[in-house]
Amino acid sequence: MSTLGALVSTIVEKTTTLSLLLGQQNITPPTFAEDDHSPYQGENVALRQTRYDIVRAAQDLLRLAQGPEDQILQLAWSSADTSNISVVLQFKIAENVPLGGSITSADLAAKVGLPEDILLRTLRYAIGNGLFVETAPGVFAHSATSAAVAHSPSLRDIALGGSNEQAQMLLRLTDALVLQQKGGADAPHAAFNLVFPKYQNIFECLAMEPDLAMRYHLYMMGRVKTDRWSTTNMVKSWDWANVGSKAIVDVGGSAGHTCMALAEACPQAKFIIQDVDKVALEQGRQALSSASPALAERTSFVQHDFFQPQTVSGDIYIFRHIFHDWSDEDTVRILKALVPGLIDGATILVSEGIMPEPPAKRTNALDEKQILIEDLFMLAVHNGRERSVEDFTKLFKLADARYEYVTTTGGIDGAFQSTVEFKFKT
Ligand SMILES: C[S@@+](CC[C@H](N)C(=O)[O-])C[C@H]1O[C@@H](n2cnc3c(N)ncnc32)[C@H](O)[C@@H]1O
Repeated sequence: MSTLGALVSTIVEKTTTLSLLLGQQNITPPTFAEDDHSPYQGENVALRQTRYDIVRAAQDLLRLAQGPEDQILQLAWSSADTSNISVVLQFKIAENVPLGGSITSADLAAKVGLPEDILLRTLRYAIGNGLFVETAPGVFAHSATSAAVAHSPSLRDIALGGSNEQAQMLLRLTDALVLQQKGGADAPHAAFNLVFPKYQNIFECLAMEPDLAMRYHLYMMGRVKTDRWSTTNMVKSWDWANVGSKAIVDVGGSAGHTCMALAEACPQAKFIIQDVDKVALEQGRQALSSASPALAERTSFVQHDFFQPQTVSGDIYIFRHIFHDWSDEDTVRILKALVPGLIDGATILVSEGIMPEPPAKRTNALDEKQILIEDLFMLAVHNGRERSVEDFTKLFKLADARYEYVTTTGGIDGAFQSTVEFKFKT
Protein backbone atom coordinates (compact mmCIF):
# COMPACT_ATOMS: atom_id res chain seq x y z
CA MET A 1 0.00 0.00 0.00
CA SER A 2 1.49 3.40 -1.00
CA THR A 3 1.95 6.03 1.69
CA LEU A 4 2.55 9.73 1.27
CA GLY A 5 6.14 9.45 2.57
CA ALA A 6 7.05 6.49 0.36
CA LEU A 7 5.63 8.23 -2.69
CA VAL A 8 7.57 11.42 -1.96
CA SER A 9 10.77 9.36 -1.63
CA THR A 10 10.10 7.72 -5.01
CA ILE A 11 9.51 11.11 -6.59
CA VAL A 12 12.74 12.54 -5.11
CA GLU A 13 14.76 9.51 -6.19
CA LYS A 14 13.31 9.44 -9.73
CA THR A 15 13.63 13.20 -10.15
CA THR A 16 17.35 12.93 -9.34
CA THR A 17 17.68 10.22 -12.01
CA LEU A 18 15.69 12.34 -14.46
CA SER A 19 18.00 15.33 -13.92
CA LEU A 20 21.00 13.11 -14.65
CA LEU A 21 19.43 11.66 -17.80
CA LEU A 22 18.39 15.11 -19.03
CA GLY A 23 21.97 16.29 -18.58
CA GLN A 24 23.37 13.25 -20.44
CA GLN A 25 21.01 13.89 -23.36
CA ASN A 26 21.61 17.66 -23.38
CA ILE A 27 17.94 18.38 -22.64
CA THR A 28 17.25 21.50 -20.58
CA PRO A 29 15.01 20.76 -17.58
CA PRO A 30 11.44 21.60 -18.63
CA THR A 31 9.54 24.67 -17.42
CA PHE A 32 6.06 26.01 -18.13
CA ALA A 33 7.53 28.68 -20.44
CA GLU A 34 6.43 28.89 -24.07
CA ASP A 35 9.79 27.72 -25.47
CA ASP A 36 9.42 24.40 -23.64
CA HIS A 37 6.54 23.21 -25.81
CA SER A 38 8.18 19.88 -26.72
CA PRO A 39 10.84 19.25 -24.08
CA TYR A 40 11.24 15.49 -24.50
CA GLN A 41 11.57 15.21 -28.26
CA GLY A 42 14.18 12.58 -29.13
CA GLU A 43 14.31 11.21 -25.55
CA ASN A 44 15.66 7.71 -25.04
CA VAL A 45 13.77 4.82 -23.41
CA ALA A 46 15.42 5.29 -19.99
CA LEU A 47 14.38 8.93 -19.83
CA ARG A 48 10.85 8.15 -20.87
CA GLN A 49 10.51 5.38 -18.29
CA THR A 50 11.87 7.64 -15.54
CA ARG A 51 9.39 10.38 -16.44
CA TYR A 52 6.55 7.90 -16.30
CA ASP A 53 7.75 6.55 -12.93
CA ILE A 54 7.50 10.13 -11.64
CA VAL A 55 4.04 10.57 -13.16
CA ARG A 56 2.83 7.31 -11.56
CA ALA A 57 4.08 8.23 -8.08
CA ALA A 58 2.93 11.87 -8.39
CA GLN A 59 -0.56 10.79 -9.47
CA ASP A 60 -0.89 8.52 -6.46
CA LEU A 61 0.46 11.27 -4.21
CA LEU A 62 -2.11 13.66 -5.63
CA ARG A 63 -4.94 11.18 -5.02
CA LEU A 64 -3.93 10.62 -1.41
CA ALA A 65 -3.49 14.34 -0.76
CA GLN A 66 -6.84 15.18 -2.39
CA GLY A 67 -8.86 12.53 -0.61
CA PRO A 68 -11.76 10.51 -2.09
CA GLU A 69 -14.37 13.28 -2.10
CA ASP A 70 -12.29 15.73 -4.14
CA GLN A 71 -11.32 12.90 -6.50
CA ILE A 72 -14.93 12.00 -7.21
CA LEU A 73 -15.96 15.61 -7.76
CA GLN A 74 -12.98 16.26 -10.01
CA LEU A 75 -13.88 13.19 -12.08
CA ALA A 76 -17.51 14.25 -12.33
CA TRP A 77 -16.61 17.74 -13.51
CA SER A 78 -13.85 16.79 -15.92
CA SER A 79 -16.35 17.37 -18.75
CA ALA A 80 -15.82 21.12 -18.09
CA ASP A 81 -12.10 20.64 -18.89
CA THR A 82 -13.04 18.69 -22.03
CA SER A 83 -15.47 21.38 -23.13
CA ASN A 84 -12.93 24.14 -22.51
CA ILE A 85 -10.16 22.49 -24.55
CA SER A 86 -12.67 21.77 -27.30
CA VAL A 87 -13.57 25.49 -27.56
CA VAL A 88 -9.88 26.46 -27.55
CA LEU A 89 -9.23 24.03 -30.40
CA GLN A 90 -12.37 24.62 -32.46
CA PHE A 91 -11.84 28.40 -32.53
CA LYS A 92 -8.08 28.09 -33.07
CA ILE A 93 -7.35 30.28 -30.07
CA ALA A 94 -3.83 28.92 -29.55
CA GLU A 95 -3.00 29.40 -33.24
CA ASN A 96 -4.03 33.07 -33.01
CA VAL A 97 -1.96 33.98 -29.95
CA PRO A 98 1.35 35.18 -31.41
CA LEU A 99 4.33 32.94 -30.70
CA GLY A 100 6.91 34.86 -28.71
CA GLY A 101 4.51 37.78 -28.17
CA SER A 102 1.20 38.67 -26.59
CA ILE A 103 -2.26 39.85 -27.65
CA THR A 104 -5.15 41.73 -26.02
CA SER A 105 -8.44 39.93 -25.55
CA ALA A 106 -10.15 42.45 -27.88
CA ASP A 107 -7.72 41.71 -30.74
CA LEU A 108 -7.86 37.96 -30.14
CA ALA A 109 -11.68 38.01 -30.03
CA ALA A 110 -11.72 39.74 -33.43
CA LYS A 111 -9.36 37.12 -34.86
CA VAL A 112 -11.20 34.03 -33.61
CA GLY A 113 -14.73 35.42 -34.00
CA LEU A 114 -15.92 34.90 -30.43
CA PRO A 115 -17.56 37.54 -28.19
CA GLU A 116 -14.80 39.04 -25.99
CA ASP A 117 -16.53 38.03 -22.76
CA ILE A 118 -16.78 34.37 -23.85
CA LEU A 119 -13.17 34.43 -25.02
CA LEU A 120 -11.97 35.89 -21.71
CA ARG A 121 -13.82 33.25 -19.70
CA THR A 122 -12.49 30.50 -21.98
CA LEU A 123 -8.90 31.75 -21.69
CA ARG A 124 -9.04 32.21 -17.93
CA TYR A 125 -10.45 28.70 -17.44
CA ALA A 126 -7.72 27.32 -19.74
CA ILE A 127 -5.02 29.18 -17.78
CA GLY A 128 -6.16 27.26 -14.70
CA ASN A 129 -5.28 24.09 -16.62
CA GLY A 130 -1.87 25.35 -17.70
CA LEU A 131 -2.68 26.68 -21.18
CA PHE A 132 -1.76 30.36 -21.87
CA VAL A 133 -0.68 33.03 -19.37
CA GLU A 134 -2.23 36.43 -18.64
CA THR A 135 0.79 38.74 -18.62
CA ALA A 136 -1.30 41.81 -17.59
CA PRO A 137 -5.07 42.07 -17.14
CA GLY A 138 -6.63 41.29 -20.54
CA VAL A 139 -3.28 40.52 -22.25
CA PHE A 140 -2.47 36.91 -23.15
CA ALA A 141 0.58 34.94 -24.22
CA HIS A 142 1.50 31.28 -24.60
CA SER A 143 2.52 28.77 -21.97
CA ALA A 144 4.43 25.63 -23.00
CA THR A 145 1.15 23.70 -23.28
CA SER A 146 -0.79 26.15 -25.45
CA ALA A 147 2.33 26.65 -27.60
CA ALA A 148 2.40 22.86 -28.19
CA VAL A 149 -1.02 23.16 -29.87
CA ALA A 150 0.09 26.15 -31.95
CA HIS A 151 3.18 24.23 -33.11
CA SER A 152 1.48 20.91 -33.89
CA PRO A 153 -1.55 20.73 -36.22
CA SER A 154 -1.71 16.96 -35.72
CA LEU A 155 -1.92 17.36 -31.92
CA ARG A 156 -4.76 19.80 -32.53
CA ASP A 157 -6.59 17.36 -34.84
CA ILE A 158 -6.33 14.47 -32.36
CA ALA A 159 -7.37 16.59 -29.39
CA LEU A 160 -10.28 18.17 -31.30
CA GLY A 161 -11.66 14.75 -32.27
CA GLY A 162 -11.22 13.59 -28.66
CA SER A 163 -12.87 16.59 -27.05
CA ASN A 164 -15.68 17.08 -29.56
CA GLU A 165 -17.35 14.13 -31.34
CA GLN A 166 -15.74 11.48 -29.13
CA ALA A 167 -16.70 13.37 -25.98
CA GLN A 168 -20.29 13.79 -27.16
CA MET A 169 -20.64 10.03 -27.61
CA LEU A 170 -18.92 9.22 -24.32
CA LEU A 171 -21.24 11.59 -22.47
CA ARG A 172 -24.31 9.90 -23.97
CA LEU A 173 -23.14 6.44 -22.87
CA THR A 174 -25.17 6.60 -19.66
CA ASP A 175 -28.35 7.48 -21.61
CA ALA A 176 -27.69 4.66 -24.07
CA LEU A 177 -27.20 2.11 -21.28
CA VAL A 178 -30.40 3.27 -19.55
CA LEU A 179 -32.37 2.88 -22.79
CA GLN A 180 -30.77 -0.50 -23.51
CA GLN A 181 -31.68 -1.60 -19.97
CA LYS A 182 -35.32 -0.67 -20.63
CA GLY A 183 -35.12 -2.63 -23.89
CA GLY A 184 -37.62 -2.40 -26.72
CA ALA A 185 -37.34 -1.65 -30.41
CA ASP A 186 -36.15 1.95 -29.82
CA ALA A 187 -33.16 1.02 -27.67
CA PRO A 188 -30.02 2.38 -29.38
CA HIS A 189 -27.30 -0.01 -30.51
CA ALA A 190 -24.69 2.41 -29.09
CA ALA A 191 -24.38 5.95 -27.69
CA PHE A 192 -23.38 6.91 -31.25
CA ASN A 193 -27.02 6.46 -32.34
CA LEU A 194 -28.20 9.05 -29.79
CA VAL A 195 -25.71 11.64 -31.06
CA PHE A 196 -26.25 10.83 -34.76
CA PRO A 197 -29.82 9.45 -34.86
CA LYS A 198 -30.04 9.56 -38.68
CA TYR A 199 -27.45 6.81 -39.11
CA GLN A 200 -27.14 3.15 -38.18
CA ASN A 201 -23.39 3.24 -37.62
CA ILE A 202 -20.40 5.54 -37.90
CA PHE A 203 -19.26 4.20 -41.26
CA GLU A 204 -22.63 4.98 -42.84
CA CYS A 205 -22.51 8.43 -41.19
CA LEU A 206 -19.01 9.19 -42.53
CA ALA A 207 -20.09 8.18 -46.02
CA MET A 208 -22.92 10.77 -45.89
CA GLU A 209 -21.27 13.63 -43.94
CA PRO A 210 -18.19 14.92 -45.79
CA ASP A 211 -17.23 17.49 -43.10
CA LEU A 212 -17.35 14.89 -40.39
CA ALA A 213 -15.46 12.42 -42.60
CA MET A 214 -12.75 15.03 -43.13
CA ARG A 215 -12.40 15.56 -39.36
CA TYR A 216 -12.35 11.79 -38.77
CA HIS A 217 -9.59 11.31 -41.32
CA LEU A 218 -7.61 14.26 -39.89
CA TYR A 219 -7.97 12.66 -36.46
CA MET A 220 -6.76 9.30 -37.80
CA MET A 221 -3.91 10.86 -39.77
CA GLY A 222 -2.94 13.01 -36.77
CA ARG A 223 -2.71 9.90 -34.61
CA VAL A 224 -0.52 8.07 -37.09
CA LYS A 225 1.96 10.98 -36.95
CA THR A 226 2.53 10.51 -33.21
CA ASP A 227 4.99 8.02 -31.70
CA ARG A 228 2.16 6.44 -29.74
CA TRP A 229 0.07 5.40 -32.77
CA SER A 230 2.66 5.50 -35.55
CA THR A 231 2.42 2.79 -38.21
CA THR A 232 6.17 2.32 -37.65
CA ASN A 233 5.23 0.56 -34.39
CA MET A 234 3.78 -2.19 -36.53
CA VAL A 235 6.85 -2.23 -38.77
CA LYS A 236 9.09 -2.59 -35.71
CA SER A 237 6.94 -5.19 -33.96
CA TRP A 238 7.17 -8.05 -36.47
CA ASP A 239 9.85 -9.70 -38.59
CA TRP A 240 9.09 -8.44 -42.10
CA ALA A 241 12.54 -9.30 -43.46
CA ASN A 242 11.49 -12.73 -44.78
CA VAL A 243 8.30 -11.66 -46.53
CA GLY A 244 9.98 -11.58 -49.97
CA SER A 245 7.45 -11.31 -52.78
CA LYS A 246 4.49 -12.62 -50.77
CA ALA A 247 1.05 -11.00 -50.91
CA ILE A 248 -0.02 -8.86 -47.94
CA VAL A 249 -3.74 -8.13 -47.67
CA ASP A 250 -4.65 -5.14 -45.48
CA VAL A 251 -8.29 -5.84 -44.58
CA GLY A 252 -10.18 -2.63 -43.78
CA GLY A 253 -6.99 -0.86 -44.84
CA SER A 254 -8.65 2.51 -45.59
CA ALA A 255 -6.36 4.62 -47.80
CA GLY A 256 -3.46 2.19 -47.40
CA HIS A 257 -1.25 4.05 -44.90
CA THR A 258 -0.19 0.81 -43.16
CA CYS A 259 1.06 -0.75 -46.41
CA MET A 260 2.85 2.47 -47.32
CA ALA A 261 4.67 2.29 -43.98
CA LEU A 262 5.57 -1.37 -44.64
CA ALA A 263 6.77 -0.81 -48.20
CA GLU A 264 10.40 -0.20 -47.25
CA ALA A 265 10.57 -3.20 -44.88
CA CYS A 266 9.10 -5.49 -47.61
CA PRO A 267 10.58 -4.15 -50.86
CA GLN A 268 9.26 -7.00 -53.04
CA ALA A 269 5.89 -7.68 -51.40
CA LYS A 270 2.58 -7.21 -53.18
CA PHE A 271 -0.01 -5.21 -51.27
CA ILE A 272 -3.77 -5.58 -51.59
CA ILE A 273 -5.71 -2.93 -49.68
CA GLN A 274 -9.34 -3.88 -49.08
CA ASP A 275 -12.00 -1.58 -47.68
CA VAL A 276 -15.73 -1.09 -48.01
CA ASP A 277 -15.20 2.68 -48.31
CA LYS A 278 -14.67 3.59 -51.98
CA VAL A 279 -13.67 7.18 -51.14
CA ALA A 280 -10.83 6.08 -48.86
CA LEU A 281 -9.61 3.58 -51.48
CA GLU A 282 -9.64 6.21 -54.23
CA GLN A 283 -7.82 8.70 -51.98
CA GLY A 284 -5.14 6.09 -51.35
CA ARG A 285 -4.88 5.12 -55.02
CA GLN A 286 -4.38 8.73 -56.10
CA ALA A 287 -1.98 9.61 -53.28
CA LEU A 288 0.18 6.57 -54.02
CA SER A 289 0.33 6.99 -57.79
CA SER A 290 1.75 10.51 -57.39
CA ALA A 291 3.93 9.84 -54.30
CA SER A 292 5.44 6.49 -55.35
CA PRO A 293 4.68 5.07 -58.81
CA ALA A 294 6.98 2.08 -58.11
CA LEU A 295 5.03 1.12 -55.00
CA ALA A 296 1.75 1.79 -56.83
CA GLU A 297 2.75 -0.93 -59.35
CA ARG A 298 2.79 -3.59 -56.64
CA THR A 299 -0.27 -2.28 -54.79
CA SER A 300 -3.95 -2.70 -55.56
CA PHE A 301 -6.94 -1.06 -53.89
CA VAL A 302 -9.98 -3.34 -53.92
CA GLN A 303 -13.46 -2.78 -52.57
CA HIS A 304 -14.40 -5.64 -50.26
CA ASP A 305 -16.88 -6.09 -47.42
CA PHE A 306 -15.14 -8.17 -44.78
CA PHE A 307 -18.44 -9.79 -43.78
CA GLN A 308 -18.50 -11.39 -47.24
CA PRO A 309 -16.35 -14.44 -48.14
CA GLN A 310 -12.71 -13.46 -48.73
CA THR A 311 -11.84 -13.73 -52.41
CA VAL A 312 -8.11 -12.97 -52.27
CA SER A 313 -5.70 -15.76 -51.30
CA GLY A 314 -2.84 -13.86 -49.71
CA ASP A 315 0.04 -14.97 -47.50
CA ILE A 316 -0.40 -12.37 -44.74
CA TYR A 317 -3.61 -10.62 -43.68
CA ILE A 318 -3.44 -7.48 -41.56
CA PHE A 319 -6.37 -6.36 -39.42
CA ARG A 320 -5.26 -3.03 -37.97
CA HIS A 321 -7.76 -1.30 -35.69
CA ILE A 322 -10.61 -3.38 -37.10
CA PHE A 323 -11.90 -5.84 -34.50
CA HIS A 324 -12.31 -3.28 -31.72
CA ASP A 325 -15.07 -1.67 -33.82
CA TRP A 326 -17.14 -4.85 -33.61
CA SER A 327 -18.88 -7.06 -31.05
CA ASP A 328 -17.61 -10.58 -30.35
CA GLU A 329 -20.33 -12.02 -32.59
CA ASP A 330 -19.38 -9.76 -35.52
CA THR A 331 -15.67 -10.44 -34.99
CA VAL A 332 -16.37 -14.17 -35.28
CA ARG A 333 -18.38 -13.49 -38.46
CA ILE A 334 -15.46 -11.51 -39.97
CA LEU A 335 -13.02 -14.31 -39.10
CA LYS A 336 -15.33 -16.99 -40.56
CA ALA A 337 -15.69 -14.92 -43.76
CA LEU A 338 -11.88 -14.84 -44.06
CA VAL A 339 -11.55 -18.64 -44.15
CA PRO A 340 -12.45 -19.17 -47.85
CA GLY A 341 -9.38 -17.11 -48.82
CA LEU A 342 -6.93 -18.79 -46.47
CA ILE A 343 -4.17 -21.13 -47.68
CA ASP A 344 -2.38 -23.50 -45.32
CA GLY A 345 0.09 -21.52 -43.20
CA ALA A 346 -1.45 -18.12 -43.93
CA THR A 347 -0.54 -15.52 -41.31
CA ILE A 348 -3.13 -13.25 -39.72
CA LEU A 349 -1.79 -10.21 -37.86
CA VAL A 350 -4.02 -8.22 -35.53
CA SER A 351 -2.67 -4.76 -34.71
CA GLU A 352 -4.57 -3.22 -31.82
CA GLY A 353 -4.18 -1.96 -28.31
CA ILE A 354 -4.28 -4.93 -25.95
CA MET A 355 -6.28 -4.91 -22.72
CA PRO A 356 -4.27 -6.02 -19.69
CA GLU A 357 -5.34 -9.29 -18.09
CA PRO A 358 -7.23 -8.82 -14.78
CA PRO A 359 -7.10 -7.97 -11.91
CA ALA A 360 -7.28 -4.27 -12.85
CA LYS A 361 -4.93 -1.71 -11.28
CA ARG A 362 -5.00 2.06 -10.75
CA THR A 363 -3.89 3.70 -13.98
CA ASN A 364 -1.72 6.73 -13.45
CA ALA A 365 0.16 7.48 -16.65
CA LEU A 366 -1.61 8.20 -19.95
CA ASP A 367 0.11 5.21 -21.61
CA GLU A 368 -1.59 2.84 -19.15
CA LYS A 369 -4.94 4.59 -19.35
CA GLN A 370 -5.04 4.93 -23.14
CA ILE A 371 -6.30 1.41 -23.78
CA LEU A 372 -9.10 1.84 -21.20
CA ILE A 373 -10.09 5.16 -22.81
CA GLU A 374 -10.21 3.44 -26.21
CA ASP A 375 -12.27 0.60 -24.77
CA LEU A 376 -14.92 3.00 -23.42
CA PHE A 377 -14.84 4.87 -26.69
CA MET A 378 -15.40 1.67 -28.68
CA LEU A 379 -18.35 0.88 -26.41
CA ALA A 380 -19.85 4.36 -26.98
CA VAL A 381 -19.29 4.44 -30.75
CA HIS A 382 -19.78 0.88 -31.91
CA ASN A 383 -20.86 -1.16 -28.91
CA GLY A 384 -17.42 -2.66 -29.65
CA ARG A 385 -14.51 -3.36 -27.30
CA GLU A 386 -10.77 -3.63 -26.83
CA ARG A 387 -9.57 -7.15 -26.06
CA SER A 388 -6.86 -9.09 -24.28
CA VAL A 389 -4.72 -11.69 -26.08
CA GLU A 390 -6.82 -14.39 -24.42
CA ASP A 391 -10.03 -12.76 -25.73
CA PHE A 392 -8.63 -12.77 -29.28
CA THR A 393 -7.50 -16.39 -29.02
CA LYS A 394 -10.98 -17.49 -27.91
CA LEU A 395 -12.69 -15.63 -30.79
CA PHE A 396 -10.32 -17.00 -33.42
CA LYS A 397 -10.90 -20.57 -32.15
CA LEU A 398 -14.65 -19.98 -32.02
CA ALA A 399 -14.58 -18.86 -35.66
CA ASP A 400 -12.53 -21.86 -36.83
CA ALA A 401 -10.49 -24.44 -34.90
CA ARG A 402 -7.76 -24.24 -37.59
CA TYR A 403 -6.67 -20.77 -36.41
CA GLU A 404 -3.66 -21.10 -34.11
CA TYR A 405 -2.26 -18.42 -31.83
CA VAL A 406 1.47 -17.83 -32.44
CA THR A 407 2.74 -14.87 -30.44
CA THR A 408 2.27 -11.22 -29.40
CA THR A 409 4.92 -8.57 -30.01
CA GLY A 410 5.27 -4.79 -29.75
CA GLY A 411 3.21 -2.61 -27.44
CA ILE A 412 6.28 -1.41 -25.56
CA ASP A 413 8.11 1.89 -25.00
CA GLY A 414 4.97 3.96 -25.43
CA ALA A 415 3.64 2.21 -28.57
CA PHE A 416 -0.13 1.84 -28.32
CA GLN A 417 -0.60 -1.21 -30.54
CA SER A 418 0.72 -4.70 -30.17
CA THR A 419 0.82 -7.25 -32.99
CA VAL A 420 -1.00 -10.50 -32.23
CA GLU A 421 -0.07 -13.25 -34.69
CA PHE A 422 -2.21 -16.23 -35.72
CA LYS A 423 -1.60 -18.93 -38.33
CA PHE A 424 -4.16 -20.92 -40.30
CA LYS A 425 -3.26 -24.63 -40.33
CA THR A 426 -5.35 -26.91 -42.50
C1 LIG B 1 -10.75 2.28 -37.54
S1 LIG B 1 -10.60 2.23 -39.28
C2 LIG B 1 -9.00 1.43 -39.42
C3 LIG B 1 -8.34 1.74 -40.72
C4 LIG B 1 -6.92 1.18 -40.88
N1 LIG B 1 -6.90 -0.27 -40.85
C5 LIG B 1 -6.01 1.76 -39.82
O1 LIG B 1 -5.37 0.99 -39.12
O2 LIG B 1 -5.91 2.98 -39.72
C6 LIG B 1 -11.74 0.96 -39.75
C7 LIG B 1 -11.80 0.70 -41.24
O3 LIG B 1 -12.71 -0.38 -41.48
C8 LIG B 1 -13.42 -0.10 -42.67
N2 LIG B 1 -14.66 -0.91 -42.69
C9 LIG B 1 -15.77 -0.74 -41.94
N3 LIG B 1 -16.68 -1.69 -42.25
C10 LIG B 1 -16.13 -2.47 -43.21
C11 LIG B 1 -16.58 -3.64 -43.91
N4 LIG B 1 -17.78 -4.17 -43.68
N5 LIG B 1 -15.73 -4.18 -44.81
C12 LIG B 1 -14.51 -3.66 -45.04
N6 LIG B 1 -14.02 -2.55 -44.41
C13 LIG B 1 -14.84 -1.98 -43.50
C14 LIG B 1 -13.66 1.38 -42.57
O4 LIG B 1 -14.01 1.94 -43.82
C15 LIG B 1 -12.32 1.88 -42.04
O5 LIG B 1 -11.42 2.18 -43.08
